[in-house]
Amino acid sequence: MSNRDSDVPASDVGDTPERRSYARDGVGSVQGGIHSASSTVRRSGECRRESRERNIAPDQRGRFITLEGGEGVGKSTNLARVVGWLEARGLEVVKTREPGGTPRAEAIRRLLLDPEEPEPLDDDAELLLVFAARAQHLAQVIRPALARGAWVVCDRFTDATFAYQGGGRGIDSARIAALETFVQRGLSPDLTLLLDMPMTAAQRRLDQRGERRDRFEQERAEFFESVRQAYLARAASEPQRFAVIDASGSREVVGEQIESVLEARVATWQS
Ligand SMILES: Nc1ncnc2c1ncn2[C@@H]1O[C@H](COP(=O)(O)OP(=O)(O)O)[C@@H](O)[C@H]1O
Ligand SMILES: Cc1cn([C@H]2C[C@H](O)[C@@H](COP(=O)(O)OP(=O)(O)O)O2)c(=O)[nH]c1=O
Repeated sequence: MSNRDSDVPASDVGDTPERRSYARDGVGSVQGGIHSASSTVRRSGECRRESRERNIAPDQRGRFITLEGGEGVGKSTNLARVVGWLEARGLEVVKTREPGGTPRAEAIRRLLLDPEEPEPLDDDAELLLVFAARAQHLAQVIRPALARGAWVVCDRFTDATFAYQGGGRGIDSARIAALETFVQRGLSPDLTLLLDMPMTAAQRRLDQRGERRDRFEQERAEFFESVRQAYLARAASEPQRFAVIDASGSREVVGEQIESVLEARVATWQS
């Protein structure tokens, strides 16, 4: 994702269609532009009702797919490909991102990414802000979408917290896991595509992208190496959920790898 939404209004963000759609709606947006912020962001009563309706038949429930990886590995690029692949199969898809995905969560995102604020951000405060944004996103966008049978495709989720706040900042993973349980109440992604490549090569892509770097993107090389290793360790510990994609190839080669994972996983879910 881009860094420049750290300090400008969400409505001014974005140079690619996928970036613009997060910014335009300020929420997870349904591809095709049918749902606006007003139709996607729910009142709390409505959310309560929908959460009661969550026990729908397994074959009717929406699936939750996340894309993960370090900076510049191609998450935004491939998110569009995943969404296109699902839509071509007639599925309703909600495309969204973290931190963010609703107007209030996007406001928290700006607090987290702002590279100009001179006051240091305490590591624990950073962790809590990430989960505050996630609680809002789950309540307003993710849970309602899954409940009505839509598929949710999200650019980063809690694995990013284990990688960045855990691996990068050094926060004990047990503390992160406690917040995960508190906020997610058992909900976790059905499939996580981890885009992996050496950080030096990903940094070159970011240099070519030529945007101002956000608070995380300004970190040192060791930070990104720790993030990468934490992601790989999580993938190794949950091989059923994760698919690790070699993200160093061309756009076409990476996209084809992702589509073959989708073919295999979606076939299992629908059988
Ligand atoms: N497979 C690839 N090969 C070369 N460049 C790529 C590839 N995938 C994405 N890019 C480019 O690299 C930059 C970072 O990609 P992006 O999708 O924004 O990554 P992320 O969302 O993970 O930060 C963009 O300029 C994008 O066009
Ligand atoms: C979701 C999440 C993101 N982050 C960080 C990672 C990213 O540097 C930043 C913004 O995410 P994003 O815009 O997706 O990054 P990218 O530059 O790779 O496209 O937020 C965390 O530290 N913890 C989290 O839980």
